[in-house]
Amino acid sequence: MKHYDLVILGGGRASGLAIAAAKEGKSVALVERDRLGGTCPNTGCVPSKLLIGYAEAARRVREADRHFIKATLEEIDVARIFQEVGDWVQGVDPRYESRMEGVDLYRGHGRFVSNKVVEVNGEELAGEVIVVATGTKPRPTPFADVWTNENLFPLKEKVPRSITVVGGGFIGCELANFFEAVGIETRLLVRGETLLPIEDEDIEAVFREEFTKNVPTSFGTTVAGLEKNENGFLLDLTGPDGSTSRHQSEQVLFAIGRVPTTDNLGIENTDLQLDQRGYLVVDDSLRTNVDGIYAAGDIAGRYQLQHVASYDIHYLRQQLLKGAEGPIDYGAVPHAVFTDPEIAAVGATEAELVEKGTPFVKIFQDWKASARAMASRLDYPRIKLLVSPDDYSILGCHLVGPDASTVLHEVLAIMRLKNDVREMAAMMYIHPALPELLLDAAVQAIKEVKKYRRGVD
Ligand SMILES: Cc1cc2nc3c(=O)[nH]c(=O)nc-3n(C[C@H](O)[C@H](O)[C@H](O)COP(=O)(O)OP(=O)(O)OC[C@H]3O[C@@H](n4cnc5c(N)ncnc54)[C@H](O)[C@@H]3O)c2cc1C
Ligand SMILES: NC(=O)c1ccc[n+]([C@@H]2O[C@H](COP(=O)([O-])OP(=O)(O)OC[C@H]3O[C@@H](n4cnc5c(N)ncnc54)[C@H](O)[C@@H]3O)[C@@H](O)[C@H]2O)c1
Repeated sequence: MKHYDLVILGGGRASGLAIAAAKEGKSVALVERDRLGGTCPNTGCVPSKLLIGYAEAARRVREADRHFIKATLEEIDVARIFQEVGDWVQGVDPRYESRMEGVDLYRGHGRFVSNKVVEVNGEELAGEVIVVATGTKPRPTPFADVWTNENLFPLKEKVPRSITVVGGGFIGCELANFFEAVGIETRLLVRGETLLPIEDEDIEAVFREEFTKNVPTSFGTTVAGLEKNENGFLLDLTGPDGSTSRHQSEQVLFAIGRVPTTDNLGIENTDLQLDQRGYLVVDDSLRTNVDGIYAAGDIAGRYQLQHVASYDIHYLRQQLLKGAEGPIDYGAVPHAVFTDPEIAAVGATEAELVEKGTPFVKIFQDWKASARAMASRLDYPRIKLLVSPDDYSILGCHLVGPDASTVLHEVLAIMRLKNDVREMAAMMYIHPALPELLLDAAVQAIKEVKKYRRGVD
């Protein structure tokens, strides 16, 4: 048996911890059964965002008439797009491996054989500290041979003429948006009546109206059956009123959520505790219930976001390598959906505040305080700002419109440094840059707080 200071299961975000620990002189084993880098650069964030660039370019041409420009889109070389993005993905694993100096890399499936020992390819590795970072994987699909993000990327298969995307969450919306934009006949199937279940209701309503102008979407629809034929797939669909229909499509992509990768991890050989959904239970220092075993990233069951997984790993670097102490402080965790339109959000939704009985004032308005926003000639962009009338702190900020994820960063900085909407109103803005939309919303929110307080007094 080999003994290590640190054994890491899963070479996604946690590969950074392995490299850092080796640089600090620790003996480190990293166990990865698939591609180093994990979901984000191989089958997740990065390839799906590289695709968005092509979608945006295609839409700019198609929508040029909004600015009184006559433009014709002649051809999109989607095969070239697939190849470029696919080639980038193929390079991920070697790039990560080249950084593994001083790390013992084990390529294979890792399993606990006890609280302190992991087995890989028949070899046993004992770890003083063990970090589990095995991530999530697509929820198993009810049908064989369909795409999920895992077999879609690295985009090696031929470009389909048509595609059906199942699931109206992050992945379904982002990928359906790309396929439609580059001219693949696309249909999105959603079993509920809304898209993006975690978004604020008002923002989702704006999003749904705009998104479905481009992407044909069937709500209240489920796939009752699926048959493979010479033209791809024949789907039996059940509609909202129980009606049935058939739909032919060359490819089908399922994006119906993700499940924890704790199966076949040998959990039964340990005292590790899983929650009801199968995620590892951790405390506010990412410690599991077993001394010396930590969990980080998706597998810790709190968020499924790259920036949270990276934050976890940074935290563990400080704790395990630099002797830092204290709980992890996520502060306000933001997210964005890279679609057309784009959404970015941080903090609570209005419905969450109502449910908790938290007092708030709200601003829900367009972006026209910014001349740069007006220049886009789009009417739909909106901001919802939710502010505490007690201390002017920002409770939530939700944006739908171009570059929403970039604009939101000012709000993130304010919330992190001194969470007070008056700071957002007091700072100087470049005129007439897009973030000026935040200045106007902040000024309006301060007025609402004053009104609220007069009402209470
Ligand atoms: C299509 C898609 C798009 C996304 N886009 C975004 C985005 O735009 N922004 C964002 O913030 N997040 C996005 N995410 C989420 C993001 O990818 C994840 O939150 C992040 O990758 C989690 O990192 P992780 O290290 O916890 O897990 P992972 O990156 O999944 O890494 C886990 C690793 O563990 C390995 N592994 C699992 N079990 C074992 C085992 N038993 N033995 C050995 N190795 C094992 C796996 O092979 C994998 O390499 C997206 C996800 C998907 C699927
Ligand atoms: N931009 C980003 O940050 C980004 C992008 C992609 C993914 N992600 C992360 O990855 C996670 C997974 O993405 P996702 O889109 O797979 O999950 P999701 O949870 O966002 O959405 C899944 C959708 O599928 C539906 N669904 C579930 N089971 C179904 C079934 N049997 N039939 C039809 N519909 C069904 C759900 O109602 C939901 O609308 C996200 O929650 C997110 O955290 C983030």
